[in-house]
Amino acid sequence: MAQIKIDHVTRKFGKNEVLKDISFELEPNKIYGLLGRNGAGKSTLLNIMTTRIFASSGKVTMDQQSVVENDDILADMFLMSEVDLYPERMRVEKIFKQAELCYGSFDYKKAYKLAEEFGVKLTARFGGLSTGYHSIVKLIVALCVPVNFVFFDEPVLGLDANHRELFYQELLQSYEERPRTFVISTHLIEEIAQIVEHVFILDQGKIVIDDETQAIIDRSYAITGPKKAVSDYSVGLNVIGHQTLGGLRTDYIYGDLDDERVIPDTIKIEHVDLQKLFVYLTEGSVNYVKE
Ligand SMILES: Nc1ncnc2c1ncn2[C@@H]1O[C@H](COP(=O)(O)OP(=O)(O)OP(=O)(O)O)[C@@H](O)[C@H]1O
Repeated sequence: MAQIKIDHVTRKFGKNEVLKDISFELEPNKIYGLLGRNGAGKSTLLNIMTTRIFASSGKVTMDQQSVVENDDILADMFLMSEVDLYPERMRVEKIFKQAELCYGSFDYKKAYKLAEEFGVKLTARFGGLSTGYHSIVKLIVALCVPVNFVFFDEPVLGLDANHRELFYQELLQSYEERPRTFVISTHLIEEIAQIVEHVFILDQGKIVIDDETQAIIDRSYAITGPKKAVSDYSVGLNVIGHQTLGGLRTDYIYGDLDDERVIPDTIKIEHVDLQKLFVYLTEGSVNYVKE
């Protein structure tokens, strides 16, 4: 089973070093979440993995072979991105046909079923569809091409809540029917938290988290109680943020607690959800667009 390796990838745009020596691996048949604030470099990373652009240094390989100029490998990957690559006048059914020509086969049965469920007319011209429907057509193609690695860059852009829900259901069903690797880059963390098995958090050009979703939640804590008691308890722990409300304080911790430490009765310890952890971990790291 194929595995993708991102090996010390750096990417600069002029003097702006967007990705800084990034390394991680994608295993077969797993659903990944790729999270990061605006401008963190998620699209850049996905574009490098699928050779739409190239790394300044480092490499991406599939089973030890570089992805660059390797048609066999590229035929096994699909990137659904915000960019609309289809001509305005192209009809939806022609888009499906084109995907079949590019990838050698296409799951028409599933595509027609999805088109019906989402309410897409096969004869509609791409340019005549709304923003949400542009995303839907691209999602249908992504789920119906015969590849083992599907990358979604902001897959639910413009989709209403019902259509987002339907997409998540269909993604999981498609995964059950034919397990493969999905990487979902999104800002809607709460919505994908239940779907992704493994999470990468990209911050300031580095991967700051690369772990199984459950393991991340297991290591994320909110310690709440009277200010002094909380501050005393948290000394030496990895506090990634805090909140105060009147005399109460909450410290957010990412990492192991000290089992030896006595927990005062006045303190409550709970796990934190992925979104909250993300907010605190990446707080203050806005990536300004460089002139
Ligand atoms: N072609 C380019 N030329 C110059 N700078 C670029 C180019 N593409 C991306 N960048 C810069 O690289 C940084 C990362 O952009 P990227 O689109 O990868 O971020 P992102 O995490 O996908 O952001 P968002 O969540 O806002 O879509 C930004 O500072 C952006 O301005």
